[in-house]
Amino acid sequence: MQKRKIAILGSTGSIGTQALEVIKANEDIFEVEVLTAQNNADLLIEQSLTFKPNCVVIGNDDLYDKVHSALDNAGIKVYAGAKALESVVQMDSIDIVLTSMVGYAGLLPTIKAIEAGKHIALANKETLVVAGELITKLAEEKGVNIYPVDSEHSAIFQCLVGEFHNPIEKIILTASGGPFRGKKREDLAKVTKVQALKHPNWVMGAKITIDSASLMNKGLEVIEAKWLFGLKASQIEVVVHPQSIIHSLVQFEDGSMKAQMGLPDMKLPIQFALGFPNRIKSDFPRFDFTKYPSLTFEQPDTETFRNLQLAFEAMDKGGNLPCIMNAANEIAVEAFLQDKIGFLEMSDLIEKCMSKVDFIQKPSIDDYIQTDQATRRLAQTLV
Ligand SMILES: NC(=O)C1=CN([C@@H]2O[C@H](COP(=O)(O)OP(=O)(O)OC[C@H]3O[C@@H](n4cnc5c(N)ncnc54)[C@H](OP(=O)(O)O)[C@@H]3O)[C@@H](O)[C@H]2O)C=CC1
Ligand SMILES: CC(=O)[C@@H](O)[C@H](O)COP(=O)(O)O
Ligand SMILES: [Mn+2]
Repeated sequence: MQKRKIAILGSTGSIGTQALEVIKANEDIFEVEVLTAQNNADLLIEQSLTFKPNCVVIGNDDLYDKVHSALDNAGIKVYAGAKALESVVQMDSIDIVLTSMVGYAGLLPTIKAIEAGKHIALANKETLVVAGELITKLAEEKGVNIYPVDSEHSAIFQCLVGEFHNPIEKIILTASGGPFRGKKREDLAKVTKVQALKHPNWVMGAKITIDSASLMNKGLEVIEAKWLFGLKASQIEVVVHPQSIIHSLVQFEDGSMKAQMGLPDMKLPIQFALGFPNRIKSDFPRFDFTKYPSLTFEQPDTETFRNLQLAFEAMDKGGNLPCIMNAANEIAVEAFLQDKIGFLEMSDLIEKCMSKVDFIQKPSIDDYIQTDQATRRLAQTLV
């Protein structure tokens, strides 16, 4: 069987490095064709010398010379800058593009990859939040599959295998509740980034970890689910499940519910997306019921954690509002991580941007780009 040739966008991050572990353990099935990073030149060089991709991209142009001089002798082509990312994803030799970079930066390379007919293993949820309608339409036109990597969406996808002809009544996305579950607004006023960066169950990049603490991650995932599975808002529920063992559930029209469960470990959803439709034998740690005598569930507190409510509003109104929300959130998270604003001020900033940036009901790709830029400009004045 021919090996699947993978392009990993964001290979130096949490998802990217775990994807390389999966590939290393399955070298008879997968091959690395492209690796990319933004600033971490040292790790990109190390990964490239190990996995010998055809080419790499370093986003930060200033690091081109360093990466080029380290990889030239190994015969690995090196490119730099955001535009290079948009070109390399179109290479004939790529079978699947794993979008594991963080934030809005995922949008344009994903569009280019789909235009070139590449299947997508999608970790970068922001792409579907910003432009879900455009992306899913384009993928359909080009016959491209979008395999979810996000654990909840992978869970739903796994529940749907063999059921694609059966309508979904609703899905239930599970949320850990993050490190501040059970806290009230007065408790949250003074929480620090160090506290917010301690996720109870998952080790992830900084941005998604803050999103989990503020429940924005669940808001982004609600919108991501709408587009991946073609759902209405009324078909998407969120339940807090602090143990993160049940990764999400689907309820069908006969009332039956299917759930996918396992220990919190992203290697499984990454492997499932890259290997679909095959389940590849693994040595990932197995779940033991006796070690988890109670799996618990509760309602999310959207009065305290307003971001989840804001995301439902953005999804309901549609147009460029999710794009506005996403850009404002990226600026808010960055400002919180730089100690420029407090934890609760993140929602204030997002809400202000959502009410002030011009609404567009049917945005084009240029409208999304303009909306993202305009929102970032406004948000910067609020930090
Ligand atoms: N981590 C997880 O378990 C999960 C993550 N996701 C999603 O996957 C995506 C990646 O998350 P995660 O791996 O945690 O993030 P990380 O911050 O750990 O990694 C981000 C990666 O993207 C690169 N990058 C950063 N900025 C840019 C840019 N402007 N252009 C191109 N590349 C860039 C980074 O390069 P460099 O290292 O050089 O800075 C790094 O390789 C996010 O969208 C997240 O929501 C979804 C589910 C689970
Ligand atoms: C691993 C993963 O998919 C993350 O998105 C995770 O779900 C974050 O957990 P919570 O947002 O539920 O805290
Ligand atoms: Mn998730």
